[in-house]
Amino acid sequence: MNTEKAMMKIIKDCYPFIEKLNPAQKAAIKQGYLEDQHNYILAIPTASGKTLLGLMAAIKTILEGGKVIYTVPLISIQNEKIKEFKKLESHGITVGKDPRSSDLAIMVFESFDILTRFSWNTLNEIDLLIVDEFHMIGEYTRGPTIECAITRLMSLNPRIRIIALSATLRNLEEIATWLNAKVIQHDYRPVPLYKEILTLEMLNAREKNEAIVKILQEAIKDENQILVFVSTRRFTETLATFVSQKIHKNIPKETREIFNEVADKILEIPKKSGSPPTFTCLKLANCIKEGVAFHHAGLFTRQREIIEDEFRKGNLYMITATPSLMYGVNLPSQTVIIRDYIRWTRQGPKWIPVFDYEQMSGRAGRPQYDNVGYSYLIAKNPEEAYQLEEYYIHGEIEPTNSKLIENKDAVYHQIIGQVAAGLSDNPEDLIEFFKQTFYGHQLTKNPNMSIFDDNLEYEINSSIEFLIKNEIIKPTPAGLRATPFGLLIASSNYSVETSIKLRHLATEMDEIDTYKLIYEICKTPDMPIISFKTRKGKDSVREKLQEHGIFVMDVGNIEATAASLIEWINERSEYEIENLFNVYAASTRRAAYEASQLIKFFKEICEVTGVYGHSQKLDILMARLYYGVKADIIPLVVGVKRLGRIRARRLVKTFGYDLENVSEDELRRIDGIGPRMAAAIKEYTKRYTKSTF
Ligand SMILES: Nc1ncnc2c1ncn2[C@@H]1O[C@H](COP(=O)(O)OP(=O)(O)OP(=O)(O)O)[C@@H](O)[C@H]1O
Repeated sequence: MNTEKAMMKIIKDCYPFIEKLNPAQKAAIKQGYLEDQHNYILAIPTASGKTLLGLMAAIKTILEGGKVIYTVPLISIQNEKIKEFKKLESHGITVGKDPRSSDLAIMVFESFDILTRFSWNTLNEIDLLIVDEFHMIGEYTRGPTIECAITRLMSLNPRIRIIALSATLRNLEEIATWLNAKVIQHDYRPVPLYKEILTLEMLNAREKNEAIVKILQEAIKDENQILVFVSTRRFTETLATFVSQKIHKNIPKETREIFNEVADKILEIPKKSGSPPTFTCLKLANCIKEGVAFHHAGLFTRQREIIEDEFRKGNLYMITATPSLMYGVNLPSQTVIIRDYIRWTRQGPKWIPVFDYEQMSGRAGRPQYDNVGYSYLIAKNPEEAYQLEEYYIHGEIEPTNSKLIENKDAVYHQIIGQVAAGLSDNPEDLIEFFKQTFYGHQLTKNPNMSIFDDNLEYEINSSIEFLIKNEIIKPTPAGLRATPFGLLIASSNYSVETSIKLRHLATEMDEIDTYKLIYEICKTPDMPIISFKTRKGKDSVREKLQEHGIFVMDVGNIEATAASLIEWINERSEYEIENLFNVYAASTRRAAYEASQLIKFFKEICEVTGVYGHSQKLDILMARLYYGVKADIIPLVVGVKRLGRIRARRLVKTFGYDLENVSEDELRRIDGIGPRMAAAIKEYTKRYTKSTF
């Protein structure tokens, strides 16, 4: 059987619900993208089956003895694709994150970028690269990463075929020329989309939130759901609360039972981690009892998954979300409302790009359920309705431009990467590399941008100067080389600004002051913050910092994060932290984890900078942040997997530090310790004498 037939057989087996290919998929196959070895950009609307097209090419390549990398912008998409593609393993295709041990490796952009800099042997084994959400090449943070990784790939290994899966782009031909790719563009959507502008008058509403309630009441009658995009986390919560109060009365009994079950699942999460629910959890559960959920990055990951799964099952009426939901999470809804189309930028309030509007609207219409999808904007009056209609319905999406030169840190990282990898060792080589990027292509090929040509040289030369001045790269008789500090930065994803701040700290700090170091870490741009919910709580943050000799004038989210982490390593729960400082404490664990990784990076910087003597204190601080514990129970939480800080503290409070003579029966009397955990603790005590504490 030829590989195309064998591939189709595998697809049929893994996707039994797909009876026939849709028009976009047929057009792609008809154009021969499976046969020839050319690069391709497949530009098809959201949720219209691009993944399947990528997968078909991947399977065919693997059946022909090749290896494939499938690269995605976000870890959440990576996890989703690995879960979806795992079923291929029943056909002997290994799927995983590591290209060395997988026929089909799913990697995030950053990991793929590092692969192109340091792992050429692995790269040489690859035959096909699939770039999912390729339109993000125009995005400020991740765009330069994938743009430069592809540039390196095309120069290091032009044999590797590239298939880019993209939303529809305005300047597709320009990008295709850079990528040396053929274009398959199709406007097929599995569910036709009606994009409309409604006015408050039409809905007989005084303001937008009231209009949203009316649209929802209609949707409930038709057993449909609504997804509402707003611009901030707080707006998702205030809108969800407002709507849930308005529809409280007209929820049938059996529906309310379903909502209550979903609310219980949400409250189960903090319970499992042994801490009472945070205010945000309680607020979320109360909204869900009325069928309305809010969704934003400040929630626990597990909470977001529950909301997404239950919405897909039809067990929620409505989700209010920030645009982060737009990327990657496959969560369509029959109706999408984009309530906030104004974003606050440094230049003041601006209408969101048409491209973003298209991405959010594209979520309307569920392939398996709806025969039509609706996307609404709500205008205050007919004049605004006319403007919105002109701009969004009849307007064109913006061209996708490279953000490489705008993102200074990306330029630094790429220069360091090129020099560290030995790919460029002089300014001319580096300028040539940047000319090969999409930015360079736009500069040279676009007549009205050629005036910026010397701008590129200026940018690269000034960046090289900056990196030499900061001893990240250095000139040698053999050309530019990365210093040990530069090599450290090149293999990390941390920004150059963070690296320089931490090196300055390493050389300035005589003694390690745990709390001051936490505050310094929180001030670095790579540290995710724990944000205030409202302006309240500032005094308690200021007092907490003062307790540890940190005196600040302005108290912002950075200070709130430092105070929260100080509480965290003193074994406070997210609930206590949230109430003490009035912050979104659900992100405490993630912030604590990232802080522990930054301390690890700081320790490495100390070593390459020749600052010794802090290792043990830094190891202790890393563990305290990672586990959320005081120093005395670090050996216990590290030594007994999954014991956790709550149960470890209970053990020590009950039996003291010496557990050697405590029997398994006595251990099992501790709340939360069953036979397996008791055995694991005994196993651990055999390995450790009491002197460890
Ligand atoms: N021919 C088809 N018939 C029915 N369902 C399909 C078909 N092709 C793909 N699907 C399903 O439609 C859903 C959306 O497909 P897919 O995720 O590939 O779209 P996409 O264009 O990659 O979306 P996104 O832009 O969000 O990445 C998936 O559940 C997929 O399995």
